[in-house]
Amino acid sequence: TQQQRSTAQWRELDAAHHLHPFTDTASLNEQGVRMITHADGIYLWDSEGNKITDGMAGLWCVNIGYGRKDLSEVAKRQMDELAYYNTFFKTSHPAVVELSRLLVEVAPPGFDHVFYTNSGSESVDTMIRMVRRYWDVKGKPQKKTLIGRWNGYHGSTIGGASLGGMSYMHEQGDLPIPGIAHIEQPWYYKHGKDMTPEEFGVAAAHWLEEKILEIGADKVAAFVGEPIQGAGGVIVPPSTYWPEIERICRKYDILLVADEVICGFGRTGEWFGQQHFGFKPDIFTTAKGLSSGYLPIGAVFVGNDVAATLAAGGDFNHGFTYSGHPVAAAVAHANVQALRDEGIVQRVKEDVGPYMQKRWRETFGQFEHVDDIRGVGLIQAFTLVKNKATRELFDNWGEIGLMCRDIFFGSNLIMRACGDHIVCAPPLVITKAEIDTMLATAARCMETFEQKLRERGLA
Ligand SMILES: Cc1ncc(COP(=O)(O)O)c(CNc2cccc(C(=O)O)c2)c1O
Repeated sequence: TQQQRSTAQWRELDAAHHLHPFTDTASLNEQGVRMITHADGIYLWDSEGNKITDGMAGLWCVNIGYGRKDLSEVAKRQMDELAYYNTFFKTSHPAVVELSRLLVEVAPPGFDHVFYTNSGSESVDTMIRMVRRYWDVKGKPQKKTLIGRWNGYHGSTIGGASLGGMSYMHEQGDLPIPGIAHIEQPWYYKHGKDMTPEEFGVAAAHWLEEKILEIGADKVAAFVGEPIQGAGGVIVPPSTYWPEIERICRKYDILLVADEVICGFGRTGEWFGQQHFGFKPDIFTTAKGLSSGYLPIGAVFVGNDVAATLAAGGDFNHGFTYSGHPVAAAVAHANVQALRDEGIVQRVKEDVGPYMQKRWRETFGQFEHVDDIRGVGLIQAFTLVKNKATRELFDNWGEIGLMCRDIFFGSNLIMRACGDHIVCAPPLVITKAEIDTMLATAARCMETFEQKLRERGLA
Protein backbone atom coordinates (compact mmCIF):
# COMPACT_ATOMS: atom_id res chain seq x y z
CA THR A 1 0.00 0.00 0.00
CA GLN A 2 0.97 3.62 -0.35
CA GLN A 3 3.56 5.01 2.07
CA GLN A 4 1.68 7.08 4.69
CA ARG A 5 2.88 10.70 4.70
CA SER A 6 1.30 13.92 5.86
CA THR A 7 -0.15 16.24 3.24
CA ALA A 8 2.70 18.63 3.98
CA GLN A 9 5.26 15.90 3.33
CA TRP A 10 3.55 14.89 0.04
CA ARG A 11 3.50 18.53 -1.03
CA GLU A 12 7.15 19.07 -0.17
CA LEU A 13 8.31 16.02 -2.14
CA ASP A 14 6.03 16.88 -5.07
CA ALA A 15 7.35 20.44 -5.21
CA ALA A 16 10.93 19.15 -5.07
CA HIS A 17 10.74 16.47 -7.78
CA HIS A 18 7.58 16.50 -9.90
CA LEU A 19 7.05 18.68 -12.98
CA HIS A 20 3.31 18.91 -13.75
CA PRO A 21 1.71 19.27 -17.23
CA PHE A 22 0.36 22.66 -18.32
CA THR A 23 1.53 24.20 -15.07
CA ASP A 24 3.30 27.32 -13.86
CA THR A 25 5.51 25.42 -11.42
CA ALA A 26 6.39 28.41 -9.24
CA SER A 27 2.79 29.51 -8.66
CA LEU A 28 1.64 25.90 -8.15
CA ASN A 29 4.14 25.42 -5.35
CA GLU A 30 3.08 28.63 -3.62
CA GLN A 31 -0.42 27.17 -3.20
CA GLY A 32 0.56 23.52 -2.78
CA VAL A 33 -1.08 20.65 -4.61
CA ARG A 34 -4.17 18.76 -3.48
CA MET A 35 -3.21 15.13 -2.98
CA ILE A 36 -5.91 12.91 -4.44
CA THR A 37 -5.61 9.56 -2.67
CA HIS A 38 -8.58 7.48 -3.85
CA ALA A 39 -11.86 7.58 -5.74
CA ASP A 40 -15.18 5.76 -6.14
CA GLY A 41 -18.12 6.30 -8.51
CA ILE A 42 -18.12 10.01 -9.27
CA TYR A 43 -16.22 10.99 -6.09
CA LEU A 44 -12.57 11.65 -5.20
CA TRP A 45 -11.01 11.85 -1.74
CA ASP A 46 -7.97 13.96 -0.92
CA SER A 47 -5.30 13.41 1.73
CA GLU A 48 -7.24 15.64 4.13
CA GLY A 49 -10.30 13.40 3.87
CA ASN A 50 -12.33 15.85 1.76
CA LYS A 51 -14.93 14.19 -0.49
CA ILE A 52 -14.87 15.87 -3.91
CA THR A 53 -17.47 15.57 -6.68
CA ASP A 54 -15.61 15.01 -9.94
CA GLY A 55 -17.68 16.90 -12.51
CA MET A 56 -14.90 16.38 -15.05
CA ALA A 57 -14.43 12.58 -14.94
CA GLY A 58 -10.72 13.18 -14.36
CA LEU A 59 -9.83 14.77 -17.68
CA TRP A 60 -13.03 13.92 -19.59
CA CYS A 61 -11.97 10.27 -19.46
CA VAL A 62 -13.38 8.21 -16.53
CA ASN A 63 -16.56 7.30 -18.39
CA ILE A 64 -17.22 4.15 -16.36
CA GLY A 65 -16.66 5.84 -13.01
CA TYR A 66 -13.98 5.21 -10.37
CA GLY A 67 -13.46 2.13 -8.24
CA ARG A 68 -14.37 -0.64 -10.70
CA LYS A 69 -12.67 -3.67 -9.09
CA ASP A 70 -13.61 -5.82 -12.11
CA LEU A 71 -11.22 -3.73 -14.20
CA SER A 72 -8.38 -4.04 -11.70
CA GLU A 73 -8.95 -7.80 -11.51
CA VAL A 74 -8.73 -8.02 -15.31
CA ALA A 75 -5.48 -6.05 -15.18
CA LYS A 76 -3.96 -8.36 -12.56
CA ARG A 77 -5.00 -11.53 -14.39
CA GLN A 78 -3.63 -10.27 -17.71
CA MET A 79 -0.42 -9.02 -16.11
CA ASP A 80 0.13 -12.41 -14.46
CA GLU A 81 -0.57 -14.20 -17.74
CA LEU A 82 1.27 -11.92 -20.22
CA ALA A 83 2.40 -8.57 -18.85
CA TYR A 84 3.88 -7.47 -22.13
CA TYR A 85 4.66 -8.55 -25.61
CA ASN A 86 4.82 -6.40 -28.72
CA THR A 87 2.76 -6.50 -31.89
CA PHE A 88 5.70 -5.77 -34.22
CA PHE A 89 7.45 -8.47 -36.27
CA LYS A 90 4.54 -10.77 -37.05
CA THR A 91 3.36 -11.35 -33.47
CA SER A 92 0.08 -10.62 -31.71
CA HIS A 93 -1.61 -11.73 -28.50
CA PRO A 94 -5.18 -12.62 -27.41
CA ALA A 95 -5.92 -9.38 -25.50
CA VAL A 96 -5.39 -7.07 -28.48
CA VAL A 97 -7.25 -9.40 -30.84
CA GLU A 98 -10.30 -9.53 -28.56
CA LEU A 99 -10.24 -5.74 -28.10
CA SER A 100 -10.01 -5.16 -31.87
CA ARG A 101 -12.99 -7.42 -32.51
CA LEU A 102 -15.07 -5.64 -29.86
CA LEU A 103 -14.11 -2.13 -31.06
CA VAL A 104 -15.13 -2.97 -34.62
CA GLU A 105 -18.49 -4.17 -33.22
CA VAL A 106 -19.23 -0.88 -31.41
CA ALA A 107 -17.83 1.32 -34.21
CA PRO A 108 -20.11 2.81 -36.88
CA PRO A 109 -20.19 0.69 -40.08
CA GLY A 110 -17.19 0.95 -42.42
CA PHE A 111 -14.44 0.77 -39.78
CA ASP A 112 -13.01 -2.76 -39.71
CA HIS A 113 -9.45 -1.91 -38.61
CA VAL A 114 -7.90 -0.36 -35.51
CA PHE A 115 -4.34 0.92 -34.85
CA TYR A 116 -3.21 1.28 -31.21
CA THR A 117 -1.37 4.06 -29.39
CA ASN A 118 -0.85 5.17 -25.78
CA SER A 119 -2.71 8.48 -25.79
CA GLY A 120 -4.90 10.85 -27.74
CA SER A 121 -1.87 12.81 -28.93
CA GLU A 122 -0.24 9.67 -30.27
CA SER A 123 -3.53 8.77 -32.00
CA VAL A 124 -3.55 12.19 -33.66
CA ASP A 125 0.10 11.94 -34.72
CA THR A 126 -0.60 8.45 -36.06
CA MET A 127 -3.54 9.85 -38.06
CA ILE A 128 -1.36 12.65 -39.51
CA ARG A 129 1.17 10.13 -40.78
CA MET A 130 -1.58 7.84 -42.12
CA VAL A 131 -3.27 10.69 -43.98
CA ARG A 132 -0.03 11.77 -45.69
CA ARG A 133 0.88 8.14 -46.45
CA TYR A 134 -2.61 7.60 -47.92
CA TRP A 135 -2.10 10.36 -50.49
CA ASP A 136 1.44 9.09 -51.26
CA VAL A 137 0.03 5.69 -52.12
CA LYS A 138 -2.74 7.35 -54.14
CA GLY A 139 -0.03 9.05 -56.24
CA LYS A 140 -0.81 12.55 -54.92
CA PRO A 141 2.11 13.19 -52.55
CA GLN A 142 1.61 16.95 -52.76
CA LYS A 143 -1.68 16.58 -50.88
CA LYS A 144 -0.03 17.13 -47.49
CA THR A 145 -1.82 19.95 -45.68
CA LEU A 146 -4.18 19.14 -42.82
CA ILE A 147 -6.70 21.82 -41.79
CA GLY A 148 -7.83 22.17 -38.17
CA ARG A 149 -9.71 24.89 -36.25
CA TRP A 150 -8.54 27.72 -34.08
CA ASN A 151 -9.32 26.81 -30.46
CA GLY A 152 -9.45 23.13 -31.39
CA TYR A 153 -7.42 20.78 -29.18
CA HIS A 154 -5.63 17.71 -30.55
CA GLY A 155 -2.95 17.01 -27.93
CA SER A 156 0.55 18.00 -26.95
CA THR A 157 2.88 16.07 -29.26
CA ILE A 158 4.47 18.16 -32.00
CA GLY A 159 1.84 16.98 -34.48
CA GLY A 160 -1.14 17.24 -32.16
CA ALA A 161 -0.12 20.64 -30.80
CA SER A 162 0.40 21.91 -34.37
CA LEU A 163 -2.98 20.67 -35.58
CA GLY A 164 -4.65 22.11 -32.49
CA GLY A 165 -5.55 25.77 -32.62
CA MET A 166 -4.21 26.89 -29.25
CA SER A 167 -1.83 29.68 -30.27
CA TYR A 168 -0.28 29.83 -26.77
CA MET A 169 0.94 26.28 -27.49
CA HIS A 170 2.29 27.18 -30.94
CA GLU A 171 4.40 29.92 -29.34
CA GLN A 172 6.30 27.32 -27.29
CA GLY A 173 8.34 25.14 -29.61
CA ASP A 174 8.10 26.99 -32.89
CA LEU A 175 4.84 25.36 -34.01
CA PRO A 176 2.90 24.54 -36.14
CA ILE A 177 5.00 22.18 -38.23
CA PRO A 178 4.79 22.72 -42.02
CA GLY A 179 1.61 21.57 -43.77
CA ILE A 180 -0.88 22.59 -41.10
CA ALA A 181 -3.57 25.28 -41.53
CA HIS A 182 -6.49 26.49 -39.40
CA ILE A 183 -9.93 27.97 -39.94
CA GLU A 184 -12.15 29.79 -37.43
CA GLN A 185 -14.21 27.67 -35.01
CA PRO A 186 -18.02 27.32 -35.28
CA TRP A 187 -18.68 29.39 -32.13
CA TYR A 188 -22.19 30.68 -32.85
CA TYR A 189 -22.43 32.87 -29.73
CA LYS A 190 -19.44 34.96 -30.81
CA HIS A 191 -19.54 34.82 -34.62
CA GLY A 192 -23.15 34.16 -35.54
CA LYS A 193 -24.80 37.29 -34.13
CA ASP A 194 -27.16 38.21 -36.99
CA MET A 195 -27.78 34.68 -38.29
CA THR A 196 -29.89 31.77 -37.15
CA PRO A 197 -27.82 28.85 -35.82
CA GLU A 198 -28.65 26.87 -38.96
CA GLU A 199 -27.48 29.69 -41.27
CA PHE A 200 -24.31 30.11 -39.19
CA GLY A 201 -23.51 26.38 -39.34
CA VAL A 202 -23.41 26.54 -43.14
CA ALA A 203 -21.46 29.82 -43.12
CA ALA A 204 -18.87 28.43 -40.69
CA ALA A 205 -18.46 25.30 -42.84
CA HIS A 206 -17.84 27.52 -45.86
CA TRP A 207 -14.73 28.87 -44.11
CA LEU A 208 -13.30 25.43 -44.93
CA GLU A 209 -14.11 25.82 -48.64
CA GLU A 210 -12.47 29.25 -48.66
CA LYS A 211 -9.33 27.84 -47.03
CA ILE A 212 -9.18 24.89 -49.46
CA LEU A 213 -9.40 27.25 -52.43
CA GLU A 214 -6.77 29.54 -50.88
CA ILE A 215 -4.30 26.65 -50.40
CA GLY A 216 -5.33 24.74 -53.52
CA ALA A 217 -7.38 21.53 -53.25
CA ASP A 218 -4.53 19.62 -54.87
CA LYS A 219 -2.43 20.36 -51.77
CA VAL A 220 -5.03 19.68 -49.06
CA ALA A 221 -4.95 16.21 -47.48
CA ALA A 222 -7.61 16.35 -44.76
CA PHE A 223 -9.86 18.35 -42.48
CA VAL A 224 -9.66 17.42 -38.78
CA GLY A 225 -12.14 18.39 -36.08
CA GLU A 226 -13.63 17.37 -32.76
CA PRO A 227 -17.40 16.77 -33.16
CA ILE A 228 -17.74 19.06 -30.14
CA GLN A 229 -14.58 21.03 -29.23
CA GLY A 230 -13.85 19.91 -25.65
CA ALA A 231 -10.80 21.71 -24.20
CA GLY A 232 -11.79 24.72 -26.32
CA GLY A 233 -14.78 25.12 -24.04
CA VAL A 234 -17.51 22.73 -25.30
CA ILE A 235 -18.18 24.52 -28.57
CA VAL A 236 -21.26 22.73 -29.91
CA PRO A 237 -21.64 23.43 -33.65
CA PRO A 238 -25.10 24.09 -35.15
CA SER A 239 -26.77 20.97 -36.65
CA THR A 240 -26.00 22.12 -40.21
CA TYR A 241 -22.23 22.40 -39.67
CA TRP A 242 -20.89 18.83 -39.95
CA PRO A 243 -23.06 17.68 -42.90
CA GLU A 244 -21.85 20.78 -44.81
CA ILE A 245 -18.23 20.09 -43.80
CA GLU A 246 -18.63 16.52 -45.09
CA ARG A 247 -20.13 17.73 -48.38
CA ILE A 248 -17.19 20.11 -48.90
CA CYS A 249 -14.62 17.38 -48.13
CA ARG A 250 -16.23 15.06 -50.70
CA LYS A 251 -16.43 17.89 -53.26
CA TYR A 252 -12.68 18.60 -53.06
CA ASP A 253 -11.56 14.99 -52.45
CA ILE A 254 -9.99 15.58 -49.04
CA LEU A 255 -10.18 13.14 -46.13
CA LEU A 256 -12.52 13.91 -43.22
CA VAL A 257 -11.14 13.09 -39.76
CA ALA A 258 -13.07 13.20 -36.47
CA ASP A 259 -11.09 13.56 -33.26
CA GLU A 260 -13.30 11.56 -30.86
CA VAL A 261 -10.87 11.54 -27.93
CA ILE A 262 -13.46 13.33 -25.78
CA CYS A 263 -16.71 12.68 -27.69
CA GLY A 264 -16.06 8.96 -28.09
CA PHE A 265 -17.35 6.03 -26.02
CA GLY A 266 -20.73 7.43 -25.02
CA ARG A 267 -20.02 11.03 -24.00
CA THR A 268 -22.75 12.47 -26.28
CA GLY A 269 -25.21 9.57 -25.78
CA GLU A 270 -24.03 7.95 -29.01
CA TRP A 271 -21.00 5.68 -29.10
CA PHE A 272 -19.24 8.39 -31.12
CA GLY A 273 -19.93 12.08 -31.61
CA GLN A 274 -19.99 11.67 -35.42
CA GLN A 275 -23.22 9.68 -34.98
CA HIS A 276 -24.87 12.49 -33.00
CA PHE A 277 -24.07 15.03 -35.76
CA GLY A 278 -24.69 12.63 -38.66
CA PHE A 279 -21.42 12.60 -40.57
CA LYS A 280 -19.09 9.83 -41.65
CA PRO A 281 -15.33 10.46 -41.33
CA ASP A 282 -12.63 8.47 -43.14
CA ILE A 283 -10.61 8.04 -39.93
CA PHE A 284 -11.30 8.84 -36.30
CA THR A 285 -9.02 9.10 -33.27
CA THR A 286 -9.83 7.94 -29.73
CA ALA A 287 -8.31 7.51 -26.24
CA LYS A 288 -9.73 8.59 -22.81
CA GLY A 289 -13.09 6.72 -22.56
CA LEU A 290 -11.57 3.73 -24.39
CA SER A 291 -10.15 2.56 -21.03
CA SER A 292 -11.94 5.14 -18.84
CA GLY A 293 -8.45 6.27 -17.89
CA TYR A 294 -7.67 3.09 -15.94
CA LEU A 295 -4.63 2.54 -18.18
CA PRO A 296 -3.15 4.67 -20.96
CA ILE A 297 -4.33 3.52 -24.39
CA GLY A 298 -5.49 5.16 -27.61
CA ALA A 299 -6.91 3.76 -30.84
CA VAL A 300 -7.19 5.03 -34.41
CA PHE A 301 -10.26 3.67 -36.24
CA VAL A 302 -9.28 3.44 -39.91
CA GLY A 303 -12.02 3.52 -42.55
CA ASN A 304 -12.00 0.59 -44.97
CA ASP A 305 -10.90 2.66 -48.00
CA VAL A 306 -8.00 4.19 -46.07
CA ALA A 307 -7.03 0.80 -44.60
CA ALA A 308 -7.04 -0.83 -48.04
CA THR A 309 -4.95 1.99 -49.50
CA LEU A 310 -2.40 1.84 -46.66
CA ALA A 311 -2.19 -1.94 -47.13
CA ALA A 312 -1.60 -1.50 -50.85
CA GLY A 313 1.38 0.65 -49.93
CA GLY A 314 3.20 -2.19 -48.17
CA ASP A 315 5.10 -1.48 -44.95
CA PHE A 316 3.59 1.43 -42.98
CA ASN A 317 6.65 2.55 -41.00
CA HIS A 318 4.99 3.72 -37.81
CA GLY A 319 4.14 2.35 -34.35
CA PHE A 320 4.99 2.30 -30.67
CA THR A 321 6.58 -0.17 -28.23
CA TYR A 322 3.31 -0.31 -26.31
CA SER A 323 0.92 -0.32 -29.32
CA GLY A 324 -1.80 -2.77 -28.22
CA HIS A 325 -0.20 -3.35 -24.80
CA PRO A 326 -1.77 -6.55 -23.38
CA VAL A 327 -2.82 -5.17 -19.97
CA ALA A 328 -4.16 -1.89 -21.40
CA ALA A 329 -5.98 -3.83 -24.12
CA ALA A 330 -7.53 -6.23 -21.62
CA VAL A 331 -8.73 -3.39 -19.39
CA ALA A 332 -10.06 -1.43 -22.38
CA HIS A 333 -11.95 -4.54 -23.49
CA ALA A 334 -13.57 -4.96 -20.07
CA ASN A 335 -14.36 -1.26 -19.96
CA VAL A 336 -16.01 -1.11 -23.40
CA GLN A 337 -17.90 -4.35 -22.75
CA ALA A 338 -19.29 -2.85 -19.51
CA LEU A 339 -20.21 0.44 -21.20
CA ARG A 340 -22.21 -1.64 -23.69
CA ASP A 341 -23.56 -4.56 -21.65
CA GLU A 342 -24.52 -2.50 -18.59
CA GLY A 343 -26.43 -0.13 -20.88
CA ILE A 344 -24.35 2.85 -19.76
CA VAL A 345 -24.12 4.45 -23.21
CA GLN A 346 -27.80 3.77 -23.85
CA ARG A 347 -28.76 5.41 -20.54
CA VAL A 348 -26.80 8.56 -21.41
CA LYS A 349 -28.84 8.82 -24.61
CA GLU A 350 -32.24 7.98 -23.16
CA ASP A 351 -32.17 8.92 -19.48
CA VAL A 352 -29.39 10.71 -17.62
CA GLY A 353 -28.26 12.74 -20.65
CA PRO A 354 -31.64 14.41 -21.31
CA TYR A 355 -32.08 14.82 -17.54
CA MET A 356 -28.70 16.55 -17.17
CA GLN A 357 -29.38 18.87 -20.12
CA LYS A 358 -32.75 19.87 -18.66
CA ARG A 359 -31.43 20.40 -15.10
CA TRP A 360 -28.31 22.17 -16.40
CA ARG A 361 -30.43 24.77 -18.22
CA GLU A 362 -32.82 25.14 -15.25
CA THR A 363 -29.96 25.62 -12.77
CA PHE A 364 -27.87 28.17 -14.66
CA GLY A 365 -30.55 29.99 -16.66
CA GLN A 366 -31.42 32.08 -13.61
CA PHE A 367 -28.04 33.87 -13.35
CA GLU A 368 -27.47 37.32 -14.78
CA HIS A 369 -23.92 36.66 -16.04
CA VAL A 370 -24.49 33.21 -17.52
CA ASP A 371 -25.40 32.75 -21.18
CA ASP A 372 -25.16 30.26 -24.07
CA ILE A 373 -26.13 27.34 -21.82
CA ARG A 374 -25.47 24.26 -23.97
CA GLY A 375 -24.68 20.58 -24.05
CA VAL A 376 -25.31 17.13 -25.48
CA GLY A 377 -25.54 13.89 -23.49
CA LEU A 378 -23.15 14.36 -20.55
CA ILE A 379 -20.95 17.14 -21.93
CA GLN A 380 -22.29 20.61 -21.09
CA ALA A 381 -21.17 24.19 -20.53
CA PHE A 382 -22.15 27.82 -20.20
CA THR A 383 -20.32 31.07 -20.82
CA LEU A 384 -19.74 33.78 -18.20
CA VAL A 385 -20.68 37.06 -19.88
CA LYS A 386 -20.62 40.71 -18.84
CA ASN A 387 -23.94 41.50 -20.57
CA LYS A 388 -26.38 38.91 -21.89
CA ALA A 389 -28.43 41.36 -23.95
CA THR A 390 -25.43 42.54 -25.97
CA ARG A 391 -23.47 39.27 -25.67
CA GLU A 392 -20.56 41.35 -24.32
CA LEU A 393 -17.83 39.14 -22.83
CA PHE A 394 -15.69 40.01 -19.79
CA ASP A 395 -12.28 41.64 -20.27
CA ASN A 396 -9.13 39.51 -19.72
CA TRP A 397 -10.70 36.32 -21.16
CA GLY A 398 -10.21 33.51 -18.66
CA GLU A 399 -9.75 35.54 -15.48
CA ILE A 400 -13.45 35.37 -14.52
CA GLY A 401 -13.59 31.72 -15.48
CA LEU A 402 -10.79 30.89 -13.06
CA MET A 403 -12.49 32.88 -10.30
CA CYS A 404 -15.69 30.88 -10.84
CA ARG A 405 -13.83 27.57 -11.06
CA ASP A 406 -12.09 28.31 -7.72
CA ILE A 407 -15.44 28.92 -6.03
CA PHE A 408 -16.62 25.50 -7.21
CA PHE A 409 -13.36 23.88 -6.10
CA GLY A 410 -13.71 25.56 -2.68
CA SER A 411 -17.02 23.69 -2.35
CA ASN A 412 -15.35 20.40 -3.31
CA LEU A 413 -16.95 20.40 -6.76
CA ILE A 414 -14.66 20.04 -9.80
CA MET A 415 -15.78 21.83 -12.96
CA ARG A 416 -13.42 23.09 -15.64
CA ALA A 417 -12.87 26.68 -16.74
CA CYS A 418 -11.86 26.90 -20.41
CA GLY A 419 -11.40 30.65 -20.72
CA ASP A 420 -14.70 32.09 -19.48
CA HIS A 421 -16.56 28.90 -20.43
CA ILE A 422 -17.48 26.71 -17.47
CA VAL A 423 -17.64 23.10 -18.61
CA CYS A 424 -18.74 19.81 -17.03
CA ALA A 425 -18.29 16.21 -18.21
CA PRO A 426 -18.96 13.80 -15.31
CA PRO A 427 -18.53 10.01 -15.36
CA LEU A 428 -21.33 8.49 -17.49
CA VAL A 429 -22.52 6.49 -14.47
CA ILE A 430 -23.72 9.62 -12.64
CA THR A 431 -27.27 9.13 -11.30
CA LYS A 432 -30.14 11.62 -11.41
CA ALA A 433 -29.88 12.05 -7.62
CA GLU A 434 -26.15 12.80 -7.95
CA ILE A 435 -26.93 15.31 -10.73
CA ASP A 436 -29.44 17.07 -8.43
CA THR A 437 -26.95 17.20 -5.55
CA MET A 438 -24.12 18.43 -7.79
CA LEU A 439 -26.29 21.16 -9.35
CA ALA A 440 -27.64 22.29 -5.97
CA THR A 441 -24.03 22.85 -4.86
CA ALA A 442 -23.24 24.57 -8.16
CA ALA A 443 -26.24 26.91 -7.77
CA ARG A 444 -25.02 27.99 -4.33
CA CYS A 445 -21.56 28.59 -5.79
CA MET A 446 -23.06 30.75 -8.53
CA GLU A 447 -24.81 32.89 -5.91
CA THR A 448 -21.37 33.43 -4.33
CA PHE A 449 -19.92 34.14 -7.78
CA GLU A 450 -22.53 36.81 -8.55
CA GLN A 451 -21.88 38.34 -5.10
CA LYS A 452 -18.12 38.46 -5.82
CA LEU A 453 -18.76 40.16 -9.17
CA ARG A 454 -20.74 42.85 -7.39
CA GLU A 455 -18.00 43.29 -4.76
CA ARG A 456 -15.45 43.72 -7.59
CA GLY A 457 -17.68 46.25 -9.30
CA LEU A 458 -18.03 43.96 -12.31
CA ALA A 459 -21.79 43.56 -12.00
C1 LIG B 1 -9.91 16.04 -28.73
C2 LIG B 1 -8.60 15.65 -28.12
N1 LIG B 1 -7.63 15.11 -28.91
C3 LIG B 1 -6.43 14.73 -28.38
C4 LIG B 1 -6.16 14.90 -27.03
C5 LIG B 1 -4.80 14.46 -26.49
O1 LIG B 1 -4.96 13.33 -25.68
P1 LIG B 1 -3.78 12.98 -24.62
O2 LIG B 1 -3.80 14.07 -23.56
O3 LIG B 1 -4.18 11.62 -24.10
O4 LIG B 1 -2.49 12.95 -25.40
C6 LIG B 1 -7.15 15.43 -26.17
C7 LIG B 1 -6.84 15.56 -24.71
N2 LIG B 1 -7.66 16.49 -24.00
C8 LIG B 1 -7.23 17.03 -22.82
C9 LIG B 1 -6.07 16.59 -22.21
C10 LIG B 1 -5.68 17.19 -21.01
C11 LIG B 1 -6.42 18.23 -20.43
C12 LIG B 1 -7.59 18.66 -21.08
C13 LIG B 1 -8.38 19.78 -20.47
O5 LIG B 1 -9.46 20.12 -21.00
O6 LIG B 1 -7.91 20.30 -19.44
C14 LIG B 1 -8.00 18.06 -22.25
C15 LIG B 1 -8.38 15.83 -26.72
O7 LIG B 1 -9.36 16.38 -25.96
